Amino acid sequence: MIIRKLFKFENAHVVRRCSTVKCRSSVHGHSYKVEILFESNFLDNGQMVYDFGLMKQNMKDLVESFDHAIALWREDDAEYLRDMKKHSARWVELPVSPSAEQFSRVIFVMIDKLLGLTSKINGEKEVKLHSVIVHETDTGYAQCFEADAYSKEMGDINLCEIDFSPQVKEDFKDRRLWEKILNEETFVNPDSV
Ligand SMILES: Nc1nc2c(c(=O)[nH]1)N=C([C@H](O)[C@H](O)COP(=O)(O)OP(=O)(O)OP(=O)(O)O)CN2
Repeated sequence: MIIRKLFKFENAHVVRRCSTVKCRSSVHGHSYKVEILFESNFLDNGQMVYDFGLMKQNMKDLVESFDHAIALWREDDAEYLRDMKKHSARWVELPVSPSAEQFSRVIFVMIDKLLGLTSKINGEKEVKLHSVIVHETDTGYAQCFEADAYSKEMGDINLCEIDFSPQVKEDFKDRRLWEKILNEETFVNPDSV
């Protein structure tokens, strides 16, 4: 069975080297919709694959790290990177360019890591991240599956190369969230949310 939770965020970016002139040459924003799909052949004690409420804790914070922020590609022009960081408290620097495709891969790798580090305490079994869909506009989306997320051809996504601004990290409910993920610390799901 597959279940799906929808998240939303507002983000600004520029996608260098793409064919669409407006997209590659001007900073612009999108109201992103992100669908996270999970699968399992089992149900937990509440007869659910994975309680939607559990997804609104650290998982939601990770996706919303991009909210009201600018997404930067670390290989962009150094002066642009410096200026954007100077004038925006919330930014996220990525090892890949912030196209819908790469956003879906980045979010897949982040959520997959968090899910793997999380002890599930309500009988959840073999819950697997199925895919991540990133809607950049009403008419265009990218869907990332496991093979895409870890594809060498599409560029490695190494979590330690994702840099969140101090403000983004301060806005996490758990200010050490990203540090804990990078250190591979264990998260235990709350028994009630
Ligand atoms: N495969 C992709 N193509 C494009 C991406 C992308 O991430 N992946 N991104 C863009 C731009 O960010 C652009 O702002 C969105 O382009 P587009 O879908 O053309 O947006 P419109 O709102 O103009 O779409 P309409 O369907 O015409 O309303 C470009 N391409």
